[in-house]
Amino acid sequence: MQEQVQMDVDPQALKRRLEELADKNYSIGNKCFVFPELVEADSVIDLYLNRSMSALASEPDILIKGAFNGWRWNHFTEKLHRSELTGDWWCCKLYIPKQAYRLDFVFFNGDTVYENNSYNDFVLHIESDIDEYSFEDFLLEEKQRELERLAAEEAERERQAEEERRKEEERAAMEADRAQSKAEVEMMRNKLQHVLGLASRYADNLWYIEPSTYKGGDRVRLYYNRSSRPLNHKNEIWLHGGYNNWTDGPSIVERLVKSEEKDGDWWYANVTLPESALVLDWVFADGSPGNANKYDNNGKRDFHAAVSKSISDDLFWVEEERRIFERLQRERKEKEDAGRRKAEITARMKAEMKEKTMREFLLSQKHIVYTEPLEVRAGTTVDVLYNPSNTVLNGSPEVWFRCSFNRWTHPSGPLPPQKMVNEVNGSHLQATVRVPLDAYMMDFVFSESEEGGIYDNRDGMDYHIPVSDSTAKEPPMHIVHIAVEMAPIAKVGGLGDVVTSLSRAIQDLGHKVEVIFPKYDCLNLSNVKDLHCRQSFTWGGTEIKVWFGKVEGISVYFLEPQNGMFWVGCVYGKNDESRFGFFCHSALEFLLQSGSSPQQYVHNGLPNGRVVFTIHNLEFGVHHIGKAMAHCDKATTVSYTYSKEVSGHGSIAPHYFKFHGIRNGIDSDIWDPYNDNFIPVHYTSENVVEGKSSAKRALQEKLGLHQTDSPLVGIISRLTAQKGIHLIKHAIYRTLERNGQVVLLGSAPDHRIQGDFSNLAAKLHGEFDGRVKLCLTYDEPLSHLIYAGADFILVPSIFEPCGLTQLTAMRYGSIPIVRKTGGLYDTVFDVDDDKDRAHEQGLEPNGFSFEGADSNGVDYALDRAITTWYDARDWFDSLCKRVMEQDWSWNRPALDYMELYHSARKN
Ligand SMILES: Nc1ncnc2c1ncn2[C@@H]1O[C@H](COP(=O)(O)OP(=O)(O)O[C@H]2O[C@H](CO)[C@@H](O)[C@H](O)[C@H]2O)[C@@H](O)[C@H]1O
Repeated sequence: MQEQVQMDVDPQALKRRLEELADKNYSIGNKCFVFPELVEADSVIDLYLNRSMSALASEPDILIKGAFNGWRWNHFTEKLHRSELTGDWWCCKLYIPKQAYRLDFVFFNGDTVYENNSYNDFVLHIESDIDEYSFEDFLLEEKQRELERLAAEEAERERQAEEERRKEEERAAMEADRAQSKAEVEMMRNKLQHVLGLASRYADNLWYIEPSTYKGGDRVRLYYNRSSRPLNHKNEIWLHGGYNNWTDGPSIVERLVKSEEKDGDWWYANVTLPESALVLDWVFADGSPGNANKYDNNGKRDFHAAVSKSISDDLFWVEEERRIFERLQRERKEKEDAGRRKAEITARMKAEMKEKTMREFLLSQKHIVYTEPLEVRAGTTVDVLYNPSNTVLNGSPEVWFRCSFNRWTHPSGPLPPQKMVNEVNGSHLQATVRVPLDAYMMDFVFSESEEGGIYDNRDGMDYHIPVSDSTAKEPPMHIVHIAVEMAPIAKVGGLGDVVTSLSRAIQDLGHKVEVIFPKYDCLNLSNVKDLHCRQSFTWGGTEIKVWFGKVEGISVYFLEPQNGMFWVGCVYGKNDESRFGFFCHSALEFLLQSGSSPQQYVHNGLPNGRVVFTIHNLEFGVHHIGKAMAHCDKATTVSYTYSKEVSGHGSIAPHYFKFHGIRNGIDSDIWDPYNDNFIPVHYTSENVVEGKSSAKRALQEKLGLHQTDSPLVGIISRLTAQKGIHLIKHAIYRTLERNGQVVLLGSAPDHRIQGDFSNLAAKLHGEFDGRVKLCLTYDEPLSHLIYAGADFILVPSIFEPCGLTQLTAMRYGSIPIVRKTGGLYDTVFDVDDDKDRAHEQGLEPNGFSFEGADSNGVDYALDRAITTWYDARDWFDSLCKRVMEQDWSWNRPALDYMELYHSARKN
């Protein structure tokens, strides 16, 4: 060892060795060599090229161009210099990084002449802990680090911009506070001027102060002559006082005592004058505040005593302004802090709900397939456990597991099929998979043999399990909704809610979502941000202007045909079939012209788009629905049960194979009792009883109902035959019979129905005054207060594709009472009858429901609901808490939509 070190540092010895090496290589025809000969990672080497042996023999400049690990990493170019060795040897030093296992290089003259080892390039093996496979991981990690670095930089930029914004806001707020304190002082000054005009230092034979000169901060004695005043015969005399024209309200309260020394009917109290008092204000009374009946308020003018100032007038007002400014600042800070705390709590609750729902999602297929561990992380190994007995592979002697990643797009391709083995101590079949670091999704299907044969591919959807901590991100999908209702700019019913909230949910998952919408003249434009006209195109014999704006954070393109098609003052009701037919075509035309690609337009040369068509209600637009069903790639409707109910319909049956039911969700930001400005007390499931009872009181007060603690049934609905009008009417009477209260909010597009309800309202308001209120309008704020203030929300629909009101009810801790149809059946589980069905969904029962579309049916559910309210209030309260904790947002259905979009793309 000793010898070696000495040799290394001895320049002569080193030179000799290099000369030997050069000779050796020259003699065997090697154009280049390195020193040391054994190249180790994380070391520096010398690399030599014999110029005259190379293709660069006559070149003045020699450069090396190289990279590591098969030209994959750390590309470099270096200049060589002529070495001191004998012969035409050129040399440079190179650092070999730690993660290198091979060096690839060529030489060139800095321009186009190359020495590339006869097109094979030069390759040098490096002694290293890294091999081809671990290098893949390293690259991914490096990419991840790079992404993290970029993300951190971006976050820092955002933080700084945010900081700037915050400072700017702070400055503006401070300015506003300053202006306000100035204005307040000005106002006080004026008012005080007036009061000072009234003030004196005594009033003959009525009141005076001892000592006769006093200033702010002094303790003085105030005398009052009771005789001949309104309090003449009263035994108690009190002073209710304040200062500077009652600035802080009645802040001084003293009981007067009778003076033994003074002649006459003199009473007195000792009073400390506030430091900043310019004038003392008071009245006399026969009791303390709240207990007084009789006052002497000096003929409504109050009493005012001028106080000498201890400081100059100007200084006093400067001080006063500072005091007000500080108070405003303090109040603003407190409000901001409270807002921040609240936002944090809201975000935490939202994240917890999402996580819980994700777990449930992963567990929901447990009877068929699940993973161990349940949550799959990139770079780990997981077991996939499969129970074929519930699938098409039931009874198959072998099951083969076929897996890939990132929706079958992972660069390493699908893994080789793996024969599944019996799980140790369990009933499932098992396969083990290593999940790469850059996987964000695990995809698999099962087959009966290695070659394939029968597949279980989940009805063409395949199995997909999200992977966390991936170094790669799912590429965003571009989704365009073509819709004719959108909350809050043009909402008629639930369709409007869904267009907005589904778009927001999918956008939150990282995808690009846009809406194409008619530019109605009745749009609520105050909810459109940055609206501007972008372009126009001609179609269908008219110019169509394209406007762009943001609605609830979603990009919306508004189409405005200049033939006035949407200038009819309403969303529906005027020639709808032809207006909306025109709209659909012009929307597709717009997509075509702007470079996107819906499938109907495939023949026009844009084959990439896929069309998913959603039926929100088969009652409307049947003529177009048939055509849409035929042309779309996938079709959906808004609940599983409704999809079954309409399966036999003429426009659906032929296309049933591509028809799916995905239930709607509600937007948990828009409907949030913890952040709702239309209700008096904000609440979560933790204080649901308190929150709801104050909302109930506010609702009763607003609608003129008795402020009694009675069961309150709410109904919020478009009034159409679909919604079970006769059942609604029956339920109103039944609830009143049982001493409950009823609030109905609804309006009817049909004038006869609207008229009918107006008559009913007049009759009920007369007969059951203070116990029932029918509000026959559309009123969004009132709907919030009803969701919060009602005990029950009744939805007795004859059919219901999904229904949102029962979901919103639960978000506000109200108990749904529904008819078992469509989406109502899928989301409400009767506390008595549906325990098992609820448990299969991983839920607890959450409401009351009934089957028949007659009064007996309604009574069956309504009676049990009201009885529970009267007889088991604690249990009822716990039910309110329970329904609030269920997740009826888009968390789950948004994932189902994404699955569907992906499967449409595979077509
Ligand atoms: N007078 C009033 N004032 C204020 N707000 C009122 C109101 N009347 C109704 N609303 C609101 O309108 C919405 C109604 O939505 P629903 O989904 O329950 O029924 P709708 O039949 O309109 O929707 C159709 O489309 C949706 C969306 O797919 C399906 O859920 C449903 O089954 C289908 O019939 C709720 O947000 C409700 O609060």
